[in-house]
Formats: sequence, C-alpha cells, structure tokens
Amino acid sequence: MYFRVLVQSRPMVPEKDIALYGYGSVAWKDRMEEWKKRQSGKLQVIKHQGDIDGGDLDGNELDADLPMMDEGRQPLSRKLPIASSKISPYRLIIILRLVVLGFFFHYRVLHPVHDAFGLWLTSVICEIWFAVSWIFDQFPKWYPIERETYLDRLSLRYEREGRPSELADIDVFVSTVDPMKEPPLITANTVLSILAVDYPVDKVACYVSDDGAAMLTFEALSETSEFARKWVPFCKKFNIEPRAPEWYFSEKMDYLKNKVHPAFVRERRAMKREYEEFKVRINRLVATAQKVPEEGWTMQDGTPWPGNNVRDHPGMIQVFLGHDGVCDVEGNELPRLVYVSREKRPGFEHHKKAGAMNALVRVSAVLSNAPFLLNVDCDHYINNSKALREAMCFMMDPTSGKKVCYVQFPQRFDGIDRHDRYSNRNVVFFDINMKGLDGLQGPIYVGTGCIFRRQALYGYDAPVKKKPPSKTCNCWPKWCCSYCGSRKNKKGKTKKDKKKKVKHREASKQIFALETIEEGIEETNSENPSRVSQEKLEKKFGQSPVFVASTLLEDGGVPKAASSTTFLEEAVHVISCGYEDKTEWGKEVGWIYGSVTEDILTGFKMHCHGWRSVYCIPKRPAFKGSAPINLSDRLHQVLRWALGSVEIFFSKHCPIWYGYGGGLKSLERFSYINSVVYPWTSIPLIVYCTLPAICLLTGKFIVPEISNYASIIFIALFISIAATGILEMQWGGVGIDDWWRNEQFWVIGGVSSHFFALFQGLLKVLAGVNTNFTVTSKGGDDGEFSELYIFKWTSLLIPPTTLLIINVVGVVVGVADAINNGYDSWGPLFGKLLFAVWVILHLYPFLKGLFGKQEKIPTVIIIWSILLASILTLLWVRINPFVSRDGPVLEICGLNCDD
Ligand SMILES: O=c1ccn([C@@H]2O[C@H](COP(=O)(O)OP(=O)(O)O[C@H]3O[C@H](CO)[C@@H](O)[C@H](O)[C@H]3O)[C@@H](O)[C@H]2O)c(=O)[nH]1
Ligand SMILES: [Mn+2]
Repeated sequence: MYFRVLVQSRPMVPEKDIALYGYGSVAWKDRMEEWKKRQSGKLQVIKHQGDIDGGDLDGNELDADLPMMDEGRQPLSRKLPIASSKISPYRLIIILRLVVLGFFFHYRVLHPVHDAFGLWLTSVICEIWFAVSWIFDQFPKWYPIERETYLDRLSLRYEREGRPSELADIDVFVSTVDPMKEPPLITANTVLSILAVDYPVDKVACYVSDDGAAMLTFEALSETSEFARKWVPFCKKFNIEPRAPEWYFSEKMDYLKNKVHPAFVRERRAMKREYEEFKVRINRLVATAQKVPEEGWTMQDGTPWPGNNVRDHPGMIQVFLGHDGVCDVEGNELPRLVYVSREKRPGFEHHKKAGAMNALVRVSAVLSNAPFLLNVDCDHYINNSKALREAMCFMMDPTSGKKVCYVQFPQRFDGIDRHDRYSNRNVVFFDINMKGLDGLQGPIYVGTGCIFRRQALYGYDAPVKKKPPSKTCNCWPKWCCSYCGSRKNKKGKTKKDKKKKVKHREASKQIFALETIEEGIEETNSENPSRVSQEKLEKKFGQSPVFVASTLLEDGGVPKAASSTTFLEEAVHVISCGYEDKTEWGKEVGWIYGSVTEDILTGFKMHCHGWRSVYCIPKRPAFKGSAPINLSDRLHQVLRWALGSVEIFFSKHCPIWYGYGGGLKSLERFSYINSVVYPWTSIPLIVYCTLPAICLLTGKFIVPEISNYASIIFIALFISIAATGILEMQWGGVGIDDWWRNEQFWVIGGVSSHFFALFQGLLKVLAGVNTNFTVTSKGGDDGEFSELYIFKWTSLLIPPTTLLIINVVGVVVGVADAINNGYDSWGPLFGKLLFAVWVILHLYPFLKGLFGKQEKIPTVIIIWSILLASILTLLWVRINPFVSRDGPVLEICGLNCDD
C-alpha cells in the first residue's frame, strides 16, 4: 500500500483536534466551483479595468474613515542614512585606497624580482585576485543605511479600538530534521516563543516541519502544546521577554528592584516549577528514544509509528492546537500548531531544507494561507515578542510595502564564548555588509529569521511602480528632488486623488498577477478560458486545485465553508513526494533548489524579479539562535556554506551570468557575485600563506630591494587598508575585536573549508557526486562552553596546520640564518618575518583550537602535518623553482642539524 491512511487518537492529548490523515479520494467540488467563480470575476476586472473587490491593506479605504489622526497617517518606518561625518571620510578613503592600489600594481608589475621570478609572478597574481575580490566586497557597502520602525503607528492604523484587528495573518515555519543533533527541548522553546508572540492569536499559525519523521519530535510537540496552555497566558499577562522559557528562566531576576509585584513573583515561581516538570517529561522522551525497539516505534494506541523508516514513509500531518480546538488555561484561544512530516520515498529527490520549506508553503496555503510567512530554524527562537510587528511596519506600509519581498532580521546568538574565537557571531557581515545592501536593493536572505510575502515566493515579478509625474523643487540633485516631490505629493493630495491613483495601481498589479491567465486566453482563444488558465497554473504549482486557487488570493485567507477534514486531506496530498514532478517548484516557485545554501539562491531569484528586501534591526534582537562553538563543527558549517556557493557558481543561476535585464541592480549583483565567488579566493590565499615560509627558507623575497618610493606606496596601502577597516567599524558599530576575529577566521576558513568546498563542488559538477546537508548540532544545556574544547578529527584541519608549521619553521630557520650571518642579514629578513608573522597571527585562534583544553594536539594531526611539511620542504630543496641555479643555495641542513 503506497499511501497509508492513519487516523489515531492518543490518550496523552485527549481533547485535542487530533487528525493524522493519509491520502485518500477527496471531494473538493464546491471549493473548485468557488475558485472558478472567483477567477472569472477577476478576468472581468481585467477587461473593464474596473474596481477590485475586497478591502486591501493599501491603506486607502482605511484612510477614508480614519479619524483625522496625524499619527496614524505617518509612515510606519523611516530610513536613517549614516551620518555624513562618518560616511564621507569612509568613501574618501575607499577612493584613496583605489588610487594607492593603482600605484601599487604599477610598481609591482614593473619591478619583477630577477632572481626569484616565479615567486614574484605568483605573488603578483595573488595580489591581483585579492584586489579584485576586494572591489566586489567593498562597493556594495557604498550606501549603507539603517532603519527605524514605529510600532505605535502600526497599532493606530490597524488595531483601532472597538474593531477587530486588521493586521495581516502570518504563518510561521520551523524546520527540524534530526532530534539527536537538534534536541527537542530547543525546538520546543522555539515553538513556545512563537505561540506566545505579541500578535493576535487568530492571525498566527505555527507549522513544524520534521524531516526526520521522528516520533520523538512528534511527542515532544504534543507535550509542548500542552505546556503552551499555561505558558502563553503567563507571558502575555506579565509581558515578559524573551518568551522562550529556557532563556527566560536562565536570565537573572532581581526581585527587589522596580517594585516587582508579589503576584508576579508567586506566579513566576509556580511557572518555573511547571517548566522544570515539562523539561523532565521531555528529557524522559529523549531518554526512551535513545534505543530504537526492534519492531520500530509504536504510538500510544499501539499502532506502529508511520515514520519508522525515515527514507520511506507517508506524509503526516497533525493539528495540535487550532481554532476550534483547546484554549489556554484562562480560556483564551491559542495560535494554531501543526506538525508536518512530508512524504519520503526512495528514488525521489527531497531537496533538503528547501524541499521541506516548499512542502510547508503548500500545507499552509491549504490550511491557513496567510499572506506572510516567517521562517526560522528550530534553534532560532523569537527573542523580541514584537518581532512580527516590526516586520509588518515594512510589509503593511501603504506606500512602499508592496514592493517588499521579505524582511530579514540579523542572526544573533546565545552561548558563544566571550571572545567569539571562531567568529561565530559574524557581526561584520550582519552589521556592515547587510546594512550596505539595505541601501541598494536589500539584504540577502540568510535562511532564518526572515518574513516573506507569500506572493513573492510564488515567482511573480514585483509590482511595477508607476512613475510619479516629475516635480520641480528648489533642491537641485535629482534624487533629492524626487524624494521631496513624493513627500510633498503625499501631504498635498486630496482624498479623491489618492483613491483614484490607488485604484489604478491596484488594477495594474492585478493584471500582473494574472498575466498567465491572459496569455492563456490570447494563445488559445478557447471557449473556456478559466480551464486553460487553470491548466497553466497547475503546470506551475502542481495538481492541487485547492492550492492553485489559494495562490490567486493576494491577501490570503481560506474559504470558511468547507470542512477541516477536506483541508487536511488536501494538505496531505500537497506534501506527497511526487507532487513537485513537472512543476516549477524549486525552479521558479518557492525555495529554489540546487544548492545547500538554498537561502542565497532564493533571495537572489526574488531580487532578479525586481523585488526589494528590507533589513530590520530592532534594539532588542528579534531572533536568537545557537552556533557551533567548537572548531571542527564550525569548519564544517563554513564548508557547507562555501559548498553551497560553489554549487551556485556552477549552476545556471550563477549571478555572473544570470538574470540580466531583470530587476537586479548592479551593485546588488556585485554582492551576489562576491557571495558565490569567495571560495575561489582560497587558492590564492593558500598560496600566499605559503609564500612567507618559502621566502624565509630560500632567502628570496617577492619584492626586489625596496626603494623609498616603493616603501611609501606599501605603507600608504597598509594605512588605507587599516583606515577603511576602522571607518567601516565606526559606521557599522562593530568593535575592533570582532573585526579582527573576522579577519582571522576569513583566513582560517579560507585555507581549509573553502578549499575543500571547491573540491567537493568540482566533484559534484564533474562526477555527479551528490552533496549533503550536514546539520550543525545545536548545543544542549550543558553550558559552560565545554563544547568549545571538544575536539573532533577532520581532514579540514590539515591545510591550516601545515601552513602553521611551515611558517613557524620558516621563522626559526630565518632567524637562525640571520644569527649565523651577522648584522647585515637582519635588514632583508625583516620584511619576510613580518609576512610570516602575519600568517601566524591570523591562524592563531586555529592553533588554540587544535590544542583544545588538554593543551595537547592529537597525534593524527601532528603526524599528517609534519609529513606534509617535510615533504614540501624536501621538494623545495630539490626543485627550488624560484631561485636561479647560480645563486647561493641555502643551507637547509641548519634545520636538521639543530635537532
Ligand atoms: O534536510 C534538511 C536539512 C536541514 N534542515 C533544517 O535546516 C536548518 C538549518 O540547519 P543548520 O544545521 O542549523 O545550519 P546552519 O549553518 O546553522 O544554518 C544556516 O545556513 C543554512 C544554509 O546552509 C540555512 O538554511 C539556515 O537557515 C541558516 O541558519 C535546521 O533547522 C534544519 O533542521 C531541514 O529541515 N532539512
Ligand atoms: Mn543553525
């Protein structure tokens, strides 16, 4: 039996809306009828250029009866350009650096080193590569901005007293795959923070995707839904932050301060006890899940768990909390909570996280169809309960909102060691690069903590903006003019004007969204146009009329009439493994397939469609997650990211070639190019890190004897590099230590993970070896950074260790040589030593990681690295390609004689 039908009732959660359904024949005729009706209605709208049915969030119908409250009419957010006192010197230095770079290369190319031509040539090639990659990295940071949101205005506008809230619905997606690496307690905390979020309960639905089909996850979720009944009212009553209990209770509380209410103290204590008990129950579940019984898992009612074979199981859906389901202990409604495990069968490609997300897109479209989606990793809890509102300040903005495809929040982390040894926090990326992108076309999507517009995920182009009639004003720059113009415009306009304009815009957008339908009519001129268009849409979205119908509802929502059973059956249908065959899922629609960093690709596609994204950094971090804090896990994570980039580089979606003539702005493209090309920098980087050792061993150098002119250029270059760094830190608000960690890890990751990623990527392209998604383990609650010192052997450690050793050996040999040869040889040695020390300093955190806590490097690494280092040195002495034969041959034996 291919599809198993599964209806169960579990005694553990007796009164719940329990429905775990399999696939069966479904009667959705009336829904189809409705869909057809709606569709032909829309067609007429197009033909007559007439009105559009239904209220829209565009604010105009709202404006009409909005009381004359100025506050409620103000924009919901504002751009804050970086102060020109900070940004102007920064730009100036960039230009200067560019000029100095010109002089530098002029000098380097015209002054080859004659007795070490090879060394010179190699180094110049590397330097050119670094310069080019610097340009790709630098210029997308030319127009950085920050933003400010006005939550009170959002409330004034959409939550007026005595009326139901008009905030838009949001479906929240949580992805999890391996309950061993991603402990259920962590997922539970994330889910609890979502259920307790500060947003109308009937407008939030939480979908948990379990790619591991684990009964443990299922049962943990069932416990979580039970605990949520107490936790959610507690959070809302006392307005606490964060609303993930583990993190809330781990924060120290001063009961004596701020006149804490005694009732609160009492209830908090009781709640803490409840949570401890909840934890015990979860841990018990985890403990029993450690060893699988021979006959597989059985559920409480005695039936076997359908997901016993992880690679071969039916789709499973369970609604834990829902509208007509249970309420919390105070009798209030709770948001929906739905467990989803998509069907897996051998022979079907499941596309990792991207596939899981697409399954959720469809399930949610059938069950709740919110116009906006939030996606978080299972460890990424909501740390600021107003996060959803923050995003809505952009999405629901009447003027600029419609062009926004997603609002990305920075990733912030808990539990990282104070010094952030492996640059896990990524602050330079999140506080500098992303702000730069926000000033262009918007930040890239980083895979979590991101709120999407559902329509943008369906592969549509961004709505075309009607150019406002040009205005004259007394400020001269053009950009300034249009800015002022549009602002004046807004204030001076009468209500009628506004309404008209909006209707027009609405109509044009509608046409856009239904473009496919019109095409269908023109092409075939058939008698039944809705049939044709339906076929077209089914080709794009797959064989689910219910889903297809839902895509046409721009403002979301599901028809109320049909029974929930029908919906659930349809939901199981859309997560079946063959559903995406011959459709555009993963190609044009939803999360895009083809790379383990599906995030870059997905965001890139949207930007190519002309959408803009928004970067939102609330004062209190919106989301927080965990990061791998030991060296090996970190290197593997970076390896996966780099591998994803290499995959994109070789795919048809490579930003170097893809999507010209679309909506992608050129500086934004620069940044995407940078994000797929960076693994290639590992090659010149490894070469460049070997050079100082070679120089020290051979006594040759990559530059000829330095003139005054040359030293001025070198110093100028060095200073301009430092200055851009410092000024960047200034406007980005990044500390020097974070910046330095970033530089260090750029080298460490570069010479190991990025390099391996290149090979794996090439293997995939040339030999078709599939890449896999190694999930990062999310730390348990053992704390104390014991993880930091965990050492796991991995071949990723070989190249940096080798580099370290040869450079240290180089320094020793160089110094020994200079001592032998007396005073004169110290001068030329200086440059080489500096060079080697530069490499060693960058690799220093790596060295610390190697030693672990026991101050002992594992023998495997020592053996491998010494082997490699000595082979290289030996080869060196034999071949010595860079040194001309007639020159004095170095005394390498000095090294051997020493020990
Ligand atoms: O087959 C899979 C594999 C992974 N995941 C989920 O993907 C998420 C991210 O995995 P993780 O191991 O935590 O990766 P990170 O490197 O920490 O994640 C970053 O980088 C990924 C891209 O490589 C993005 O997908 C993530 O959102 C982003 O946080 C987790 O929730 C997993 O449960 C699935 O759902 N199905
Ligand atoms: Mn993660």
